[in-house]
Amino acid sequence: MSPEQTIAARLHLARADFTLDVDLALPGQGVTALFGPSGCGKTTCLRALAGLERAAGRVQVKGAIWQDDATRTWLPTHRRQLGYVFQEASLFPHLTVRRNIEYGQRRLAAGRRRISLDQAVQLLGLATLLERLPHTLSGGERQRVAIARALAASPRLLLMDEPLAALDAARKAEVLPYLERLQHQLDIPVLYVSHAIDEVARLASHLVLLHQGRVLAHGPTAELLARADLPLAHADNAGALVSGTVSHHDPHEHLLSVRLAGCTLRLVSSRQHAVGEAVRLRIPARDVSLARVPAEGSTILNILPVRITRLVPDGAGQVLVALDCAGSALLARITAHSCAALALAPGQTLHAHVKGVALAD
Ligand SMILES: Nc1ncnc2c1ncn2[C@@H]1O[C@H](COP(=O)(O)OP(=O)(O)OP(=O)(O)O)[C@@H](O)[C@H]1O
Repeated sequence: MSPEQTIAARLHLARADFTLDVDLALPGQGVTALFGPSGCGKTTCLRALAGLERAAGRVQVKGAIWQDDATRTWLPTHRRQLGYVFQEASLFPHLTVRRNIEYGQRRLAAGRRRISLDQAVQLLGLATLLERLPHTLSGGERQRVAIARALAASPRLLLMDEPLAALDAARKAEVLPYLERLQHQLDIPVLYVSHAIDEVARLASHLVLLHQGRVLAHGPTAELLARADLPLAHADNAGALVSGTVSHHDPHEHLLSVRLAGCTLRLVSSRQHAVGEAVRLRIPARDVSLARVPAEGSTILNILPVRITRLVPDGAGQVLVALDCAGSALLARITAHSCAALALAPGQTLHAHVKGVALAD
């Protein structure tokens, strides 16, 4: 891909007990998640990209050079065309929603305005809230205003640092669809810091895993989620993300059939679905068990032929099994006892009994 379409950032920043040393080549569209344990440098990385921390290196965002040691280029934050959304909305308390959003446009020359105020308002569903003051809004509404304000500045890159972390589950569920809409309706790449793997699976097409200030792995989200050798797969709620198309929907039984590369999965969904619709599914590792012969007379809806690709110990008494199901990568978490009893080994073909499947979108 040409530099016009990508984001490239080489950043080096040394503190007394922490060093950020990353070389990122990210897609210039969609959501890329920065993921990793507390203290691994996610916020520092965002702040360095924004010019809020002085890191050495080079940052180029879709053709614009924001800093480059080789040419002694350094743009201060206000000259980097970016939007920054924090965990807390930090709106101006004395300004209405409308004035808060307008504030985002204040330094932008009319010629560089690619997102109108109306567009930002409509995208975040704020039309009925424009004359309200921030203290009258719910946490989710405040965060939607903060995102609209960031978008109103027509950024080349949107940086989001745990934008949902301060919200409860219900508020999170309210804001997530707006974040999904942004990436489908705007051509603005988003770099998204999150602790929540389900959020990452839902929003991000690309994933960068950080560990102690360095990139441990990066690539398409589905690929990284299913890699048994990475820490993601060992989290409690680890699971695979698979893409498929709706092949059948029975609205009476609320049963949805989704065709993957070489198999079909069935799951309960109360939503409306059209045949041919593209969907993504999350299959938690703990909801997959393995058997030599397919179970009969079982309540399990999904029994899939799989091949073991890798076995990795997963804490005391457990094993994580990476599986290939005709091109789709799955994970199963089983006991070390069962693994030994079945003498499991890479290359073996088995039947995966999949208990839990959920729509990821
Ligand atoms: N202003 C600062 N001065 C000195 N050290 C800092 C400063 N900000 C962060 N650090 C340290 O730098 C390291 C990386 O911090 P950073 O906030 O980037 O991590 P993070 O991955 O975003 O963590 P979290 O998920 O907990 O927010 C940590 O060791 C942190 O203590």
